[in-house]
Amino acid sequence: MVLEKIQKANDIKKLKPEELEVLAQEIRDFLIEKISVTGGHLASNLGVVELTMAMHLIFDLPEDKIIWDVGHQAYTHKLLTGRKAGFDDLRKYGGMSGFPKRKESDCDAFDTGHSSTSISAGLGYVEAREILGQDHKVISVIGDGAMTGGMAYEALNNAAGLKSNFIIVLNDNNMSISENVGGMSKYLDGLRTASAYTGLKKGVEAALGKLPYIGARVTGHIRKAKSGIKQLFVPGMFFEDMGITYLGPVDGHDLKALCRAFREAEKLQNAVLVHVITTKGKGYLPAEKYPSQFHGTGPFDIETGQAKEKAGEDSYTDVFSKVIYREAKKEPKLVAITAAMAGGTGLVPFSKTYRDRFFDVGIAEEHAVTFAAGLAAAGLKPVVAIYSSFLQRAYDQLIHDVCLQNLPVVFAIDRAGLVGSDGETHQGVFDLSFLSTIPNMTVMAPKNKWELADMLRFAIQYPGPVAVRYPRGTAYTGLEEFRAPIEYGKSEVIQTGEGIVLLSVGHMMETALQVSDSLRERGIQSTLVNSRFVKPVDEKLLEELSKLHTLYVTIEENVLAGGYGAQVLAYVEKKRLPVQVESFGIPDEYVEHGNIEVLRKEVMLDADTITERILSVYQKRQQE
Ligand SMILES: Cc1ncc(C[n+]2csc(CCOP(=O)(O)OP(=O)(O)O)c2C)c(N)n1
Ligand SMILES: CC(=O)[C@@H](O)[C@H](O)COP(=O)(O)O
Ligand SMILES: [Mg+2]
Repeated sequence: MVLEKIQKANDIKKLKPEELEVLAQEIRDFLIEKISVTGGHLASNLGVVELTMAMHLIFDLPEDKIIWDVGHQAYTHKLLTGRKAGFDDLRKYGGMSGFPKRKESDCDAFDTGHSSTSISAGLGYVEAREILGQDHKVISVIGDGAMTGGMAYEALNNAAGLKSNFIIVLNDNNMSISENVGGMSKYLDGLRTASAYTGLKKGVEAALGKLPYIGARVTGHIRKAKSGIKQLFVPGMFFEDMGITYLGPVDGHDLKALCRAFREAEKLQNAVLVHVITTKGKGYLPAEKYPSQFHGTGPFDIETGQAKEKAGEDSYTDVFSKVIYREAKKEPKLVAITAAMAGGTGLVPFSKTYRDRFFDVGIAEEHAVTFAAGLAAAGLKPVVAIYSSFLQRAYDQLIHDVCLQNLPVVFAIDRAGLVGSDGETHQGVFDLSFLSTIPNMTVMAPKNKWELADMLRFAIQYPGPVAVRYPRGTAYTGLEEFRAPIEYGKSEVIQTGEGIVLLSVGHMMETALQVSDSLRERGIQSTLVNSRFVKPVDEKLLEELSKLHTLYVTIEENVLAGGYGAQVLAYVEKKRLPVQVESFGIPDEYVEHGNIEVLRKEVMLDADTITERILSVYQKRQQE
């Protein structure tokens, strides 16, 4: 096997030319086989096999720096830098990350996971190289989807004046996770069409030129006409006019053409964009046919492409999807916004039925939030469906554009809490903290599937900014009988006891119930509260409970700093309530990839660890 010859970076350069084609095929076979077992980002990776090989042939790693945008497409890069064995444990706890990680390899120049950062980071490397008197190459690889993100333009604007080499590879497969959107996507379409036109034209001219007598005259006319058409299709004018050299389009599956383009690009003393056309899912028919489905996939059957894990009960996303769809029927002013995550957030059914009220703004979370503020200011009821970690991008927009004006925007925050295999960059564990600090913001978290539906309906009617946060995965169906109407700022008491109060936030109710059962087995009947609101905290209830309890235990899947527990503690201290507060949440560190249950144990947010710690604190307190 040719792939066996690749043990470390630059080994690819030792291969014979005829081995390279074999290598590309072996890489594809390897990725399909491994990802069919572990799951992962298949389609994007299949599309960049030749592109990655070409970069590894032309550039020297780790001296030269390749920065992958989002980083979900760096699997071939991992293979070519000696990490083949890591694919058995891809995205598992303690195993290889699905994204570039500097701590994993010196060939990973920059950690990524969130979109549209690669040009900024690359430019940082370029300027540092000049200041430090180094002479390596810097290559940022950005997808057409990632090119919808504002940061990419801020960086291009900045890179335009460069007087030294900086290579930006635009990997254009005409797809984001779902279909790409917007003006840049259309513009890139134009560039592709222009090149098709040029190719076609050459063929026609050659054929006409061979005609006896009239051939030369006809081709002359066509050439004149072409100059008119050229006004419409001058390749790369957007970039060229900015001062960034445009090279392309290049066939991203033609290794020789790619190598030629990179050799040209590295000669220039300015920023140069190499426009590479690839096919998402290349070489695996199901992925080519359904690139969105195979963008991020679970284990699947290679023969059929069918998922191995059967669709089970409703996820929280499914619940959101159904509620928003139904509410839109009743409320004509309801509009929905996604930042390139229609599938992941459950907005596809809405988008099909309520086309005029659906907006996919591209990977542009900052814009999505201010756009929603504008819609709300004009009298509509916007619902922004967004992943917790991606909302981090739009913090000033939340404060300055939504909350300062107290505008009625609903934030449906999906993937809140630990998300699992995507790891550090995607864990949604900051939202409770960053949202709770903003005046006018209301923050809710449902304990189960029915409460999510009730909270969403409550939020849609609410006249100010409101966030409902819920996790990835199957919605909890326990505690169906606890369905008292949502009252603003009021928590819900699930069971009463004395001594200890368990104050649970949202989906941590399942864990809190297990803790409560374990305490009961040890003779302690605790009170169990579903917080429902993280902002405002139910202060009245906290006061009341202090009469019969001495220990408040808060449980949340959010960082401890600034979260629900911190707010409960602040109130207890402010009012000098005679209770001790023990808070359970994510410690002050980044949580890596892996199975969610395993991760909970690692961060000591599992029922056993919580119970043991409560018992030790409580017994100590009783002895005092
Ligand atoms: C800030 C942010 N928002 C959303 C995402 C989710 N996301 C990951 S990849 C992707 C599409 C990227 O498309 P493109 O850059 O064209 O890469 P391709 O998968 O097509 O190769 C999206 C929306 C993200 N990673 N970061
Ligand atoms: C790379 C990226 O950001 C997305 O593809 C993300 O992995 C999607 O996560 P979900 O699988 O939770 O939708
Ligand atoms: Mg793309």
